Amino acid sequence: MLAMTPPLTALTVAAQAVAALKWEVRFSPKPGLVDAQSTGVHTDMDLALFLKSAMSLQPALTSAAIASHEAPVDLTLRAQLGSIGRQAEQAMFAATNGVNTHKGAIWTFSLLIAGLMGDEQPTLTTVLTRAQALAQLSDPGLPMVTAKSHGQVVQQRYRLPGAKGEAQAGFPHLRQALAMVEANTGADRWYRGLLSLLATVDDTNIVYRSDLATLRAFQTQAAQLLTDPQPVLTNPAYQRLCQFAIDRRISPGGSADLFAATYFLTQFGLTK
Ligand SMILES: CC(C)(COP(=O)(O)OP(=O)(O)OC[C@H]1O[C@@H](n2cnc3c(N)ncnc32)[C@H](O)[C@@H]1O)[C@@H](O)C(=O)NCCC(=O)NCCS
Ligand SMILES: Nc1ncnc2c1ncn2[C@@H]1O[C@H](COP(=O)(O)OP(=O)(O)OP(=O)(O)O)[C@@H](O)[C@H]1O
Repeated sequence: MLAMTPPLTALTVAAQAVAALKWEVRFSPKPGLVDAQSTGVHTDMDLALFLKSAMSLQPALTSAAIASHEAPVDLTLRAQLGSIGRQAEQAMFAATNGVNTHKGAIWTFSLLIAGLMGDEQPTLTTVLTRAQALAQLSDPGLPMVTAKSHGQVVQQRYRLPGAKGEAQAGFPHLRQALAMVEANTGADRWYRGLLSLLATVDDTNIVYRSDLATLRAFQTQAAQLLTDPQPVLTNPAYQRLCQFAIDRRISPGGSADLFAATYFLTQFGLTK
């Protein structure tokens, strides 16, 4: 149940989303990803670019919140969110000079914001169910694009459902990460939340940059770390996981988006 008594405002929700994206990129160290200590496996982006990108999303995310405020889940809302999502992508590319920093995050956060704005007292279940229902609708305004996205290439080659599949399934990995954060204490709970995502998300970003075997090897190492009771940050196996990501050019961008989303939902007291 929501901790705050006043109804959520579009501005607050969008500001919290941007804050969550900034929190995620600053969270360090993370395997292969851009953070406050390194640019991970990336050469065309850094912390400053991610912060700029996150801020560029605020107007579109506010529009997504306004459009979905107590609105029914239907094709009208889906079309509005699709159009706003494309505006958000344009704002992101303008802010980053054409670098893809938050494409997956725009998708995930738009849907979660639409879920949150559905009623005055959202619960985790109402938020995720509404987000899922919207993700299952086809966007009536989707432009004809002939070039395949990286996610679509992976989807075709390996049958991995990617960002779309995660949302259409009701964000099961996000739910699992929230439960992991809830079950742990101190800073370690966020590392364990992150690891729960790294261990289970079939991240198309990883597979596109390498292959399925690399994804599976990475997931296995992350899962093994979760079975170890010692704090993640000081566990040498975590440093090995970060090194493995560098050696194999692994960038778990989908997990990063879901990690930011996990933090976002906890800011509204939505953990179960
Ligand atoms: C749904 C999206 C992300 C499609 O992604 P697609 O799978 O085609 O691949 P693409 O290469 O464009 O994006 C991949 C990104 O998704 C994220 N991702 C990858 N795997 C996963 C996963 N398993 N779970 C969650 N996110 C993931 C990563 O950030 C990755 O970089 C998006 O491009 C899209 O359709 N945008 C439209 C905007 C829209 O409709 N917005 C309104 C929301 S209702
Ligand atoms: N800290 C981070 N938070 C969120 N996403 C991150 C982070 N660090 C890296 N990424 C991910 O890196 C992805 C970009 O990786 P990559 O360069 O492979 O992107 P691409 O657009 O798929 O490919 P290319 O740049 O080669 O066209 C972003 O979409 C993003 O998901």
